Parts: sequence; C-alpha cells; structure tokens
Amino acid sequence: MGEEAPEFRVESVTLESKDCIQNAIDVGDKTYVISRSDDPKSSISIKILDKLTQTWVVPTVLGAHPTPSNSHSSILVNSEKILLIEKGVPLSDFIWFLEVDTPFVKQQRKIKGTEVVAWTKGVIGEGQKPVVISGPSGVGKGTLIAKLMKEYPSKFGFSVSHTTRSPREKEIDGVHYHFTERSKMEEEISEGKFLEFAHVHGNLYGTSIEAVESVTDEGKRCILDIDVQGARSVRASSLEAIFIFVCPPSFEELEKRLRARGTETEEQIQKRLRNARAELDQSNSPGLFDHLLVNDDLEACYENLKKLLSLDDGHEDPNDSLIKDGKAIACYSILSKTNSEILLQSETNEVEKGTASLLSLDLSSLSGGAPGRTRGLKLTR
Ligand SMILES: Nc1nc2c(ncn2[C@@H]2O[C@H](COP(=O)(O)OP(=O)(O)O)[C@@H](O)[C@H]2O)c(=O)[nH]1
Ligand SMILES: Nc1ncnc2c1ncn2[C@@H]1O[C@H](COP(=O)(O)OP(=O)(O)O)[C@@H](O)[C@H]1O
Repeated sequence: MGEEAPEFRVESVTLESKDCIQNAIDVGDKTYVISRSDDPKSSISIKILDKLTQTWVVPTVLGAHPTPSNSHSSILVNSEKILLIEKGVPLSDFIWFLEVDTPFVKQQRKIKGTEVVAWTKGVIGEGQKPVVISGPSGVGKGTLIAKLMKEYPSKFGFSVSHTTRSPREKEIDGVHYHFTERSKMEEEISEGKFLEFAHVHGNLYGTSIEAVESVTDEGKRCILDIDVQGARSVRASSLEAIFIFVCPPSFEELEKRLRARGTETEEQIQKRLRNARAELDQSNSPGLFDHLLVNDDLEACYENLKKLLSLDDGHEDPNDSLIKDGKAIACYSILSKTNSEILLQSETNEVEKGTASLLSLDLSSLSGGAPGRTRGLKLTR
C-alpha cells in the first residue's frame, strides 16, 4: 500500500430514507444521485442535478446493471467514473463503475443527443486472453473448436454469435448461434451492444459484448469463431486477444470438405469458395494474425492448436487466492481514497472465509471499461 498517507476525502453523501438508499456524488458542476429502493430485486436508478441551472435530468443508462442488492457505497475515482461497492452480493460481483465522462460515454452522448451514463462491472485480474479463430468456410474451424471444448469443458467457453442466416439441421439456437431477425440485430448494433459485426456470405454476423463477457465471467477462456473482417474489428477494439488463422492444405481440399459437409446449396458453396480466396489473401495482412495453422491432418492440427494455446498458460494470477471463493458474500464499504488506491473495509464482525478485513483496490492498471468490463483490478490485503 506504499508510504503515501491516505488523503481522506468524503466525496459521497449517503442519504438513507425509509424505503431507499441514495448516494450523491459531485462531479464538476453536476451531482449524480444513485438510488435504489429497499426491494432487493429492483435495480439502481440514476438522476443528475445540474448545479448551475438547478435542473434534474434522468440520463440514458447503458451497460449491464449492477446485481440487485440492498445497499452500496460509492466514491468518485476521477473525473470520468464513480466506483460503486455493493454489499451482500458475491465477491465476484461487488465492484462496479458508473462511467460519467469516459470517451465511450462522450461518444454515446453525441450519438444519442441525451445525457448518458454507463455501468461497467469491475473484474479482478486480467483473465486469459480470448482466442479469435478465423479461416475460410469449410476449413475445419468448427471441428477444431468442438474438439477443444470437448476436451477442456471447464477451461474454454464459446462466444455464441448472432446471425441472420437460417439454422442448419443440427444447429441449436443459443448454442451454435443466436439466430435473429436482421432488423432486431441492426437495432442492437446501433445500441452499442456488439463488439463487432460483418456481412459474410450474404448474411449479417456479429459478436455481442455479452457473448464474450459471459464466458469470461464464468472464469473461462473465450473462443471466437469469426471471419477476417470481424478479426480486424476485434484487433482495432479494446479487447486484447490472440488471433489464429486456419488454412486448408489446398483449395481443392477446401472445396471437397465444403461439399462433403453437405450443409450448403451449390450457389452457397460457390459464394463461400469465392470469399475463401479473398480471406486466404488477407490472412497475410501485416499485424492481423498472430499464428497460421494448416489444417491438413486433423489430429496434427489440433495438437498444434493446443501447443499454441498452452504458450499463454501457466501464469498464476496473483488475485486468484483472493477470489478463489468468488461465491463468498462481499460486505465491504469504502474507507478512504488516494490517487492510486481505494481502501475497502469489511463490515462483518467475523471475517468470512475467503475475505479480508481490509482490501486495497489499486487504481493504476484498469483496462477496458464500458461497453465491456473494467478489467485488471488488483485487490490486495
Ligand atoms: N465477423 C463475424 N463473423 C462471424 C461471426 N460468427 C461467425 N462468423 C463467420 O461467418 C462465416 C460463416 O459462418 P457459418 O455460417 O457458420 O459457416 P461456416 O464457416 O461455413 O461453418 C465464418 O467465417 C465464421 O467465422 C461473428 O460473430 N462475427
Ligand atoms: N483436417 C480435416 N480433414 C478432413 N476433413 C476435415 C478436417 N477438418 C474438418 N474436416 C471436415 O470438413 C468439414 C468442414 O469443417 P467445419 O469444422 O464445419 O469447417 P468451418 O467451421 O471452418 O466452416 C466438416 O465436414 C469436417 O468434418
């Protein structure tokens, strides 16, 4: 926790009334009031007071909301975000940020023309980087991913994409894809719910932020099966991932596999083969893919994929010991803040198993943020 004396700054006023709890936090000329009713099932609401004009605004609230609980404490982290610590929820779910003036919020404010705030959940530690797998249709991406998920069901989780294409015979909605209407998907894209999307073989495909985050929240490493355009978008996003391109041993073999799969019409096969040439050309784009895997013999290719992934294995997350019992109930409140850390104090008399009486939340290495999670939180005793 360093030598620096904590500056004790009370930036939040807690107003408790009979049926709700509110925190009022000043950010510049505005006061953000975060309220919840005493019904643990109801969600948090936000109101903003413009202190200059003495007017109230109810903002558009983006992002997944904090888990319902019956109380919280909060503090201003910096001019961009407020930290909210929830009480009575699992340790894996008690740190939240309300973004009030981050680049994402500023951009959304411009797009929507209204006042905007965004919730983002704080995730302790970095987790393992998601794995993006691209390659032409029929090369064997799905087969390789299925093998990986079968061998390591608790280690990897599949990012279930949305698509406007029709389901194939054995495909299950919500498992292989979220099969959806184009208009609904376009609406959700405009609401900022997608990490990336692309038009592929005449249909719209996209990865929702929730698809990736829900896998990561389960403590699993996320696998994305997306096309080259999607890989490019993810590369440009804030999601740090490993990018793998799967190549066929030859074009003729690719065509053979596509036909043998028997899931597409001749017209669709022709379209996929045309697109395959462009995708194979793009696989060499500088800085796009970290690894190229040739899928000739399936078993050999699978072994190579496993070797590649284990390159990143074996690193111990120092936060693991603190969060290993993520289901333990958190009962912390904010004690003090300096520029680099916020101290949280346990409110339980008897320190519960897996929790500590005083925790330091290091604010120096936060990554990501709305519309995804805020990662990289370091929590030390
Ligand atoms: N950009 C993007 N591409 C996707 C997504 N989901 C699937 N794809 C890609 O869309 C293409 C077609 O997928 P699909 O219809 O399942 O056919 P298949 O690749 O022949 O099995 C493949 O290149 C997938 O990698 C997504 O969420 N985003
Ligand atoms: N190494 C391989 N050798 C021969 N056939 C393969 C190999 N890998 C996959 N296949 C077969 O090729 C077809 C296409 O594979 P699939 O996993 O559906 O490709 P993708 O997901 O890339 O479109 C499937 O019928 C699959 O069983």
